[in-house]
Amino acid sequence: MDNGPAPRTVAELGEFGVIERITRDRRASPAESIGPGDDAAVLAAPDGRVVVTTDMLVQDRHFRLDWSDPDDIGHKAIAQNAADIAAMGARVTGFVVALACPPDTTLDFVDRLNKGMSDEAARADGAIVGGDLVQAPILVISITAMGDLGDRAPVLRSGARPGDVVAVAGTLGRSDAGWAALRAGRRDLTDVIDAHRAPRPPYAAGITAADRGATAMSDVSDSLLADLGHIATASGVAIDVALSALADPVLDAAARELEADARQWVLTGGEDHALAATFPPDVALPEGWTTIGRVEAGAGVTVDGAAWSGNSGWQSFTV
Ligand SMILES: Nc1ncnc2c1ncn2[C@@H]1O[C@H](COP(=O)(O)OP(=O)(O)OP(=O)(O)O)[C@@H](O)[C@H]1O
Ligand SMILES: Cc1ncc(C[n+]2csc(CCOP(=O)(O)O)c2C)c(N)n1
Ligand SMILES: [Mg+2]
Ligand SMILES: [Mg+2]
Ligand SMILES: [Mg+2]
Repeated sequence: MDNGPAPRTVAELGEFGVIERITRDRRASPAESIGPGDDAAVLAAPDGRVVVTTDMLVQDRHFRLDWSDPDDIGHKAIAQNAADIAAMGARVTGFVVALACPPDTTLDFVDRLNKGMSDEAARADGAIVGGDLVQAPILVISITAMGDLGDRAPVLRSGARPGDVVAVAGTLGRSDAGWAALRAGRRDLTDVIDAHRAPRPPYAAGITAADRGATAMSDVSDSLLADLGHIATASGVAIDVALSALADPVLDAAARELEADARQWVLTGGEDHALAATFPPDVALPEGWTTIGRVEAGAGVTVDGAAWSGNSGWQSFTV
């Protein structure tokens, strides 16, 4: 019997067909868990507490289809959520993925988006256990991540104390540099463009930081200055950052090409999802962490002892 041409778009295959296609490989969920397919998922919460966070990506606000491949968008959507779990000192247990897309979205696009999400979920050691699929005029990906602290205390933004060391794990400023390269049409600057399209946060560093006694932690989503600012405010302390500790030859090379200021990227660029944390002064930093500053008495964030002039990072409602 001839069933006609194979469906090509989300509208042609239909909601339940697409869900079946997305979840086909996801039946195997972690032990004691129920994954996609029922009214809700069930996740084990081994220590009785659940860490939970949500972040969304909106087309033309967080990504552009002419700048990012579908798998990049998937990576980024999962990464920005898993980074918030890591920033609490927790490990990811599961994700639920709510996807809104236009009816003419191709199945190839959905497959590749799904592959990017699955690959990054695997990097974060978590499973995609459910979601939602609806029609919308543009793409919106809203993800909720759940995590487990084991026997650790959560690392809050409020625990930094004067005398603590400030350190980061992961790269800073490369995503902003990549965004600048894309706006300038400089597709050859692949190091920074790749970092913008698909950040790879250092999830394990969040857990090692917690185990080593980190006093406060955050991922860097808006900018180093803005996110350290949140730690400073929540902790009632001042933070001073040493610019010399933030040098990155990849950024310097991109800055030469784009006639830009690498310092601006590193201090005020968002979307790298590096981890920034404070540690007591007598602690040996875990592998992957680099000292970039110090916690002091007072308020606010300074760079080499002075206020940073100019903008301090992304704000959703100003542009
Ligand atoms: N609409 C909302 N309702 C309730 N709480 C919210 C809402 N939006 C944000 N929050 C809470 O406010 C806090 C700060 O949110 P924010 O989104 O800035 O954090 P983030 O996810 O670490 O940063 P980013 O969104 O840049 O990745 C979080 O605890 C978040 O759960
Ligand atoms: C098309 C396009 N325009 C602008 C940007 C830059 N950008 C978007 S969100 C964000 C920080 C986190 O914000 P939020 O708090 O909304 O997650 C930044 C720096 C981009 N990536 N793509
Ligand atoms: Mg958020
Ligand atoms: Mg976030
Ligand atoms: Mg965060």
